[in-house]
Amino acid sequence: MAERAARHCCLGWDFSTQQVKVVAVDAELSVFYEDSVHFDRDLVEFGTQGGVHVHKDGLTVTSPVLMWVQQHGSVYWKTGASQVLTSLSPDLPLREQLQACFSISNCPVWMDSSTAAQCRQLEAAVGGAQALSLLTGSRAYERFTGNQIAKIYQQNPEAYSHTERISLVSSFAASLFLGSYSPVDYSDGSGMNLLQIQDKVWSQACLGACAPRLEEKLGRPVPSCSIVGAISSYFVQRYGFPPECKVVAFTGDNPASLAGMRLEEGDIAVSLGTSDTLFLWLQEPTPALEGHIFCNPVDPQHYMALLCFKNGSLMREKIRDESASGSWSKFSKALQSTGMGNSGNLGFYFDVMEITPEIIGRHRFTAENHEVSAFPQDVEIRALIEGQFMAKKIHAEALGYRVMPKTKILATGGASHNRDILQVLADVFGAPVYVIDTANSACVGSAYRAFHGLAAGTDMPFAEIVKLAPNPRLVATPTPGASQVYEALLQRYAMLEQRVLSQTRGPPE
Ligand SMILES: Nc1ncnc2c1ncn2[C@@H]1O[C@H](COP(=O)(O)OP(=O)(O)O)[C@@H](O)[C@H]1O
Ligand SMILES: O=C(CO)[C@@H](O)[C@H](O)COP(=O)(O)O
Repeated sequence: MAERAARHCCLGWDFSTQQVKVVAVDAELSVFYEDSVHFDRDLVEFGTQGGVHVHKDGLTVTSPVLMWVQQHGSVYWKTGASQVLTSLSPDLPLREQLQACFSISNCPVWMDSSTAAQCRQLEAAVGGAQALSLLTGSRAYERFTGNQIAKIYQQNPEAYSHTERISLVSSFAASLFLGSYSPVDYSDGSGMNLLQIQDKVWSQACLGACAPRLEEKLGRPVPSCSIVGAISSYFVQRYGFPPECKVVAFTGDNPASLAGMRLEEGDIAVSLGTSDTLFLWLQEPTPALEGHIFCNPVDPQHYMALLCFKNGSLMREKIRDESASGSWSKFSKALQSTGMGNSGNLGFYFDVMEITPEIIGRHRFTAENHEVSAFPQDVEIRALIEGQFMAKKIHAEALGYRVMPKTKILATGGASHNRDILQVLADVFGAPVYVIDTANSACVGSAYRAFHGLAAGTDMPFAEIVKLAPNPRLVATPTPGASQVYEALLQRYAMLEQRVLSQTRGPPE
């Protein structure tokens, strides 16, 4: 116990959709402790499913602020909350003391798609979608915080006017550890449609289009490796944190995963968590109408590209329950018993409105491109997984990404435990798939970033900080013949995606 107490370490936290996770990493970069609190299972009193509440309109998705949630969520601190935060009593739990501190108790999270009107208003205010993308790295996205704030301001102006501070989930969590408001970091701040990603300042045009007096409620953004302060006396007295412990700015889960996986140029990271996300390291920003460009969390001169797919693990779980009696091992057997290319059968599975592309519903096609309403169970499972990965390859290529001979795919997130799923990933992309020792790359990356933040004054590059970290492990290589099978199938998938998209949107006006 005494030895554990003396161990110099950094904690990495991941406030994700379904749970809060933590890892402790020592000075040799070994992970020596992991834990989590699962919202549905461990905090049943909040009544969440998959960590969230989906409202009747099917578009609004929130989480109780007192439980807590996920990045691109936003927290609305009520006037006077700062006072409470700085004078917390170590004898009482946070939940009890903070319950009156929020002007909004059910906060929009990243799955929310209810702000289409605010998105159109923001794009119009800055000269269109492309102009907004050039400025902030993304066209207007429903889940991004600027649009969420605009909706709160329009629908609940009283709550907005009683808000003294708006945090992202990342800066909110850091604020709890600090005992005062933490600034937003550049990288998570890039997911708001409010930050000018090249100049790293709030865009006055975007702030003005979303809500009045917003700049003062957001505070100034800071570099991701900034030390934002010392741990609050609440955590020292109640939980025994050493008083000299520092808090490094918190960031989003994907920027943190980029750090955790030590991504190199040319590699692609695939996170298979609640959401499926792809991300790449970029030297130069190349904003487009699809996907996002974020400030890089470990190198202030560089950027990262990100694509987010909403129908990830929860969709896989549904098909597992319907077609594999709720068992991942039966799900895997179905992948093993069906061949690459699924005899030409191909499917789209979007039970909730997808982000990339904006499609909802299930659509299944035979080898002759006839739409059918069902597939046999094994075919259904392969169609889901092949479809999910084909979509990722097609949309990554639309962002300019190309698989090269030295490309590594780095997989993380809950579904990266499943080798059969990763085999399909290797086959569809035609590249080897690697994993790091823990699927919790966002947590590990947060701890690595903390070491980087502590050394930041020394100008030490991130790569130098993490050079002792274990190398990723090879788990799947492409099956011979895979590229021939998927070359043709990818073209059909792209063509059918366009067909489904035009059916969903209706004919052009
Ligand atoms: N063996 C498995 N095969 C496929 N998916 C899995 C497996 N084990 C866990 N998962 C998926 O991992 C998901 C959780 O991933 P995780 O990265 O922990 O999510 P988050 O960080 O968003 O809370 C679960 O919803 C589950 O569907
Ligand atoms: O919205 C995004 C990325 O833009 C998602 O990546 C969310 O951040 C969800 O993360 P997980 O809970 O799936 O880790």
